[in-house]
Amino acid sequence: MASEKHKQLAQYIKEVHNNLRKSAAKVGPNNAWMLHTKNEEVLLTYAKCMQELATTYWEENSANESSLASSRIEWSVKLCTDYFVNEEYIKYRERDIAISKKLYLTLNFVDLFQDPLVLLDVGSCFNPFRAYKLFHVLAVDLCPANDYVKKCDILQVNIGNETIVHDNTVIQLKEESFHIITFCFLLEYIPSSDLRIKACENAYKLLKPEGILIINTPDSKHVGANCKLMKCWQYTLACLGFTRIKYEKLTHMHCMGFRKALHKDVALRWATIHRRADTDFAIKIPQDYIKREHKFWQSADLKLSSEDFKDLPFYDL
Ligand SMILES: C[S@@+](CC[C@H](N)C(=O)[O-])C[C@H]1O[C@@H](n2cnc3c(N)ncnc32)[C@H](O)[C@@H]1O
Repeated sequence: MASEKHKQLAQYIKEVHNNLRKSAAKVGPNNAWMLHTKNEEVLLTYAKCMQELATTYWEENSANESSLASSRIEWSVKLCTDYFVNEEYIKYRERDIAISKKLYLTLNFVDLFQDPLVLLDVGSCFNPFRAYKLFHVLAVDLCPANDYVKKCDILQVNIGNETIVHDNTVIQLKEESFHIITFCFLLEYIPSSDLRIKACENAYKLLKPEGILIINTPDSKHVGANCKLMKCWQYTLACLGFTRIKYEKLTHMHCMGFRKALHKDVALRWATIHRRADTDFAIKIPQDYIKREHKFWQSADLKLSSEDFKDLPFYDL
């Protein structure tokens, strides 16, 4: 049973998400985003609420298998351990090489996996990966909740030949310099599919070849409920040059690992083969369909219910 304080924090988070979506519907996603990123008071209150919610209330329930507290972070750490430390990447590399041969692609790569693994945590809020010695973490957020996190908007950041941080603000990020990029509960915050795609495009530029992008997104429904949307995510990421290496639906979220293929065409080949008539180039979330007519909204297996996201701070349908 949630306490009053827990409910208040969750309510504030929901309101910020809701207001941003309303603003995007009114003035367009790009304008809404610009206005939102300038609203420092709201961003700071959000950061404090989110930190308290995640570190106090979600942690309290971390013994529960289905809790949000540690599962999103632990899932990511396990994936990185399997992929880098237990060298699962080798089997994906071999697969990429085999497909490249079929496509007559020339590959140019060097083995870049050495300790420490450099992890960019985007939308980090309070730096939940700091506890893990496996990583050298650069934690960034629109509005950091503490000094372990640098200020940066992944949608507007410069990408160049070196990383420049000044006064706890990221001025530029170095291209192809990260082994891992995490989007933990990030994409659904961003108010449109195009902007979410832009965040993924920037992740592609920042990752080393064979690096991984980890995406967690909340959803309390059963695995099939939003599977058409998730197929579109996979297709869209494949068009950008990523191949999916792991997918799991946990009780309250989808967890996904994508690998930056050795050549964009390798991932694109998957997208071309697996595209179906209802597969869109889009990264949409159920909230995008509220009060709108659309084929997804009308389809029997994608109906939204007010029970979606019930136990999450994103429950605002
Ligand atoms: C729901 S919180 C998730 C916090 C943390 N990753 C976790 O899993 O507990 C989403 C965070 O993403 C940040 N964020 C949203 N859009 C962003 C962007 N374009 N660039 C950087 N951070 C962003 C927000 O400020 C917020 O702190």
